Amino acid sequence: MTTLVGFSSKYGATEGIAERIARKLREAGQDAVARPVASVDQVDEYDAFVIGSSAYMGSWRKDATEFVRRHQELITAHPVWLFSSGPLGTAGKDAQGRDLLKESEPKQFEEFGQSLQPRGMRVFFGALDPTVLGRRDKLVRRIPSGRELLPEGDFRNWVAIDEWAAEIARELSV
Ligand SMILES: Cc1cc2nc3c(=O)[nH]c(=O)nc-3n(C[C@H](O)[C@H](O)[C@H](O)COP(=O)(O)O)c2cc1C
Repeated sequence: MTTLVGFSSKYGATEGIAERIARKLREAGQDAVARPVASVDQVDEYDAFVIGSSAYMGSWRKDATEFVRRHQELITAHPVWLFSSGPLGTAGKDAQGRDLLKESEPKQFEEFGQSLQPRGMRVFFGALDPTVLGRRDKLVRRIPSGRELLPEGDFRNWVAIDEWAAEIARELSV
């Protein structure tokens, strides 16, 4: 039984999360590989799916969304989990006092929550290195409050990620 941890990552933060989940699954005795969704063509080689993308402007990246839609029938025939990497900073709440992880759910969680009936959907804090951003992303950080909403740093919560991977490994082993 092989689990695909399929990801879409623009600057590497989500790739790091996907690699970590795959490693934790392997350490727990599962066969698991992390691959960019764009490079996966033999979807029927896998028996379980953990699919994740970073969020930009409230949305998953296009290749992750299209991958799930394209392979929906096959994916739903197997155990599936979804994750998103996004919110930056150390605050657990946004300016209005709302749970930041909940507020950062990409719009695809609503669609895929219905269509895939995943066993779990999680948002993890992400990472941002302003020196590697493309021109348009740099411009977004220049708009008023852009820098405040998108602070520089690596906020990935490895404890939360490891715990989630351990939960998935437990479910896969029963
Ligand atoms: C221009 C821009 C827009 C972003 N928009 C969002 C967003 O809407 N929601 C969110 O949670 N994170 C947002 N982020 C943060 C990224 O999702 C975060 O940095 C993520 O970890 C990047 O992962 P990647 O390197 O795998 O692409 C944004 C970042 C940038 C630079």
